[in-house]
Amino acid sequence: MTIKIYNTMTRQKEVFNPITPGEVKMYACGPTVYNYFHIGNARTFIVFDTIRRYLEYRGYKVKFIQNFTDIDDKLIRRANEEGTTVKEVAEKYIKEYYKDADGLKIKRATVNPRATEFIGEIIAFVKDLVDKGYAYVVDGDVYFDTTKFKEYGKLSHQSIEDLEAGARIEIDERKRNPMDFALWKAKKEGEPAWESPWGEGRPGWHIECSTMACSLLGETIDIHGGGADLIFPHHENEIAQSEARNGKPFANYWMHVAYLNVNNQKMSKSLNNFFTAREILEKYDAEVVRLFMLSGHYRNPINFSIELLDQAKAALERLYNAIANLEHVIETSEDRELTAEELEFFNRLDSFRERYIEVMDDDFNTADGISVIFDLVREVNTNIKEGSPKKLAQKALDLIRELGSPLGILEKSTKGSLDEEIERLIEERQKARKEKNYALADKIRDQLKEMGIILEDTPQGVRWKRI
Ligand SMILES: Nc1ncnc2c1ncn2[C@@H]1O[C@H](COP(=O)(O)OP(=O)(O)OP(=O)(O)O)[C@@H](O)[C@H]1O
Ligand SMILES: [Zn+2]
Repeated sequence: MTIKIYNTMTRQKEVFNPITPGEVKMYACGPTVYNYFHIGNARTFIVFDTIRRYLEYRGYKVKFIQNFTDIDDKLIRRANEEGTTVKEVAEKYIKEYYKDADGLKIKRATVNPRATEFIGEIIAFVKDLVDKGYAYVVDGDVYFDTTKFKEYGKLSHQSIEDLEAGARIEIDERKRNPMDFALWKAKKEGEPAWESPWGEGRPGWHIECSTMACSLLGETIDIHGGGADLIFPHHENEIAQSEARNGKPFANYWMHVAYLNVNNQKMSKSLNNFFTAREILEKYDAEVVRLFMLSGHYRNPINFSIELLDQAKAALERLYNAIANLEHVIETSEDRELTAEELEFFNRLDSFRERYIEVMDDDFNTADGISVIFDLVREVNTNIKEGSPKKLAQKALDLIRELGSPLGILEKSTKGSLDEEIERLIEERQKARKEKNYALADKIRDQLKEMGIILEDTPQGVRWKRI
């Protein structure tokens, strides 16, 4: 069985063959650190985290790089607005990035390089392009000449003529061709700048990623990705620069995550239609957010709504109830021989893993992977009860947790959060009773019952237990 990846470059699913057997070199474009990230950005980060986790689950050693863009126009504007430096803005939002990413259970990348740590390498890269005739210098700016790279447009499947025709006519006399882009920008008043052969200046955005990917992973990498908005021009430009300089393919598989939308529009800072990851994490557990994000295939857009998050919350609770029930069986049952029927289910459990791997191997279809987990849980609920043998319950429990882990879900102990939720509902019910709101009190009792919890009113107060 092999993993297949949809490659934006060829527009088809291809068998995944890493350059070095057993190892994956993967680069995803990270955040521009001038603000808290929103849950649109979070979708892309969570998807690449899941791909990385799944590749590890399938036995690969993954070197995963996600950069920080810590110098660009937005950071400069922000620093000016706040009366601080670009460096301070970047420091602050990198720290905040880690808080939120950790909060979303996004595993730390192997390296999170910052563009400003690679200025020397970037200058060398640009210099090579100038020396090879792919770039030209105009008054301290350096531009990439897109007409020199014959395959320009191959990722976004557009010819350079189409691109030029479609480009907004911004007359820029400094550029030889409309699609040319800046590799190095001459210093403007009040901007941070570094010494270079072309005078003081700073790097363009695209060259930063090419340089960091190439320096940390090599001239050809396995997987390069980001959100779908990066296909053009960012990744197209990264390819042009890297392949012009190195004369070999830059990345073998290009992966792009579809947008998280709000009312069918891309969630973005500029449209001001966003929720920060932080706001959402105040109300929802990381695993709820991940289950919501991964319930659709990463190449399909998803629409964000609070209702859908609530549905994900209820769905996750169902899974944790099954886990709690299994833990209860393990605690209370004896390790007896399995009946013929139990043995059949014990053996059949492995088929859920096989099915899960089959769907996840097919371009990381997390939507189907999650369905497999729900199918498994449904069968576990009917086949394993109080008194079922310990061995059977343990195998089912281990499997549920195992299949959750590449998705970054079902990793919590049931002792903590679920109990807290129950305690909270019980308190709410007590309050309702005190206020003689018996209808509400009964409703909460029923809700708890649905969660598999029954209440006993004792002289010492309310006690609860799992059914
Ligand atoms: N709505 C979205 N859905 C999915 N991915 C997104 C969305 N918006 C941005 N991304 C991705 O998030 C990652 C971080 O990008 P970056 O920090 O540059 O955000 P951005 O593009 O500036 O966001 P915005 O569009 O809100 O200004 C990129 O891979 C980008 O493609
Ligand atoms: Zn990038």
